[in-house]
Amino acid sequence: MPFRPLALTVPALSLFMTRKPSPRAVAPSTRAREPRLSTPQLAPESLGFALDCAAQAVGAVRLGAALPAALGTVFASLPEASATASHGAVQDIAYRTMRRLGLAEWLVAKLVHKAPVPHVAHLLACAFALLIDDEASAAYTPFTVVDQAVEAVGARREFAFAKGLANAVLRNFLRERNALIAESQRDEVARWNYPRWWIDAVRNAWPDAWQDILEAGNTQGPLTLRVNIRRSSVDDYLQTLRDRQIAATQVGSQAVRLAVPMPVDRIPGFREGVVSVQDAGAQLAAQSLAVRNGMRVLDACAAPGGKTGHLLELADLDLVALESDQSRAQRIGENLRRLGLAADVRIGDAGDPSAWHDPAGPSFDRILADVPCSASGIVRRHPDIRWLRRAADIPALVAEQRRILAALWPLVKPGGELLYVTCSILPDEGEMQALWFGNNHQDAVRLDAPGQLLPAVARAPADTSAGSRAGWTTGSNPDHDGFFYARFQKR
Ligand SMILES: C[S@@+](CC[C@H](N)C(=O)[O-])C[C@H]1O[C@@H](n2cnc3c(N)ncnc32)[C@H](O)[C@@H]1O
Repeated sequence: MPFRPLALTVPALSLFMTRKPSPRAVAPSTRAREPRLSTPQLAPESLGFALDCAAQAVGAVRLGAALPAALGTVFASLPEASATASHGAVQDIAYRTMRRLGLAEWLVAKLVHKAPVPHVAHLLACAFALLIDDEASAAYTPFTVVDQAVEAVGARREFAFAKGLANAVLRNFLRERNALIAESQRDEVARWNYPRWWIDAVRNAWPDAWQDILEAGNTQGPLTLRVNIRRSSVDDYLQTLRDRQIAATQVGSQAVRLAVPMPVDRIPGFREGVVSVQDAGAQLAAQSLAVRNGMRVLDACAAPGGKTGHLLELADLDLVALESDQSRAQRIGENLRRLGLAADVRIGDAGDPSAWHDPAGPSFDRILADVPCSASGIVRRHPDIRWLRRAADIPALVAEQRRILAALWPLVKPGGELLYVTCSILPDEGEMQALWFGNNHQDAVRLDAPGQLLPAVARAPADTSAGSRAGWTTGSNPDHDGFFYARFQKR
């Protein structure tokens, strides 16, 4: 049967339509408010229940919340037993939907004549995210997804009348799947599952590799551990894993990638501080600083303390861990306690040292400036970031990074070093910042550093005549998230 836009066959649709359709504008306005929802009549262990919860989280992201916080709110609203029963499935669907949201929303706009109310649109998007996978890799059979999504729509009394619509839309998709997917590929947002500005920014920055980079951001990053060399060696830890039939590979001097991800509480030695979870690219930060016993070190943007812990594993340091966000700062202490390590944790603004640093006191041998950034390098682990960021955020972040760098540099001892780090793949936050810093600080000598790491096969742009090539060493490695590293020594 040929595909037809649904409105031709389901006239009752207009009952719950709120606005004009547009294939590119199906996401509800971020200023819109989700109306209070009734309680759904669904079993907590059912796929329908998980779809409903995931749809709430997706809706919150579309209103500007980070996905982990949105999921936290959804789980907190459930009875404990329901939260436990549905936890894994809800997380899986919500994260999967973030990685497929461009296409899923394109399908909602294409197949529903007028944009549905937000919760129903998000439920359909979550169902499409599950249906898009080809059957071999799909988590559920198409029949189950359609059945349960329809149940979920009908389970809240205010949307019950839309059950027929949901059923028809999802079945239309299954009938016309190949043609619809083929058509969607002409729309870049649906094709790549990123906002248009993001696609343009990556294409402009990496004209030879942008597709690989976008593709890599739609995969799940590997689960990589950092072996605490105070407690074990990589070889001994790999043996521990082999003894427990856990397949793993060494992917860095202290980095071990598990073949199959597992919850942290099941990772051997995690609770005892023998290993931490940390991307292999992120592990290069502490290693690049070449710390030695007795050094005074500032970790200037420290929470949750991943790199703080690594620095302290490598040497006995007098370490100040600074963080502007009080609640995030608590996580530094939690992480260090697990590792059996300690730092002087301070709350403050790295851009205003007068509030937390005594100018008459000792300055620092090493400063790690792991500054706030777009996080465009870690989208495979945080797939919601792309839908939360706006193009206008980038210049604001660039200005903030410069403010922090300029304020920290006077705290570096002569002969000491500062490492600038972002988890970004955008040159404005990477090499352009390093060039700006070098040009504006005559007492700064640029040293070797990993430069721009990309989570996919890539080359540096052909023309880097804007400045020194030092540090412009583009690495590419599926074991790395996207990072930028530049290291400066004070004369
Ligand atoms: C990229 S994260 C740091 C990750 C951390 N280094 C790690 O490895 O676990 C950046 C951190 O900087 C904090 N931050 C943002 N602006 C800051 C500022 N002006 N001063 C100090 N910390 C800041 C953020 O709250 C965030 O926790």
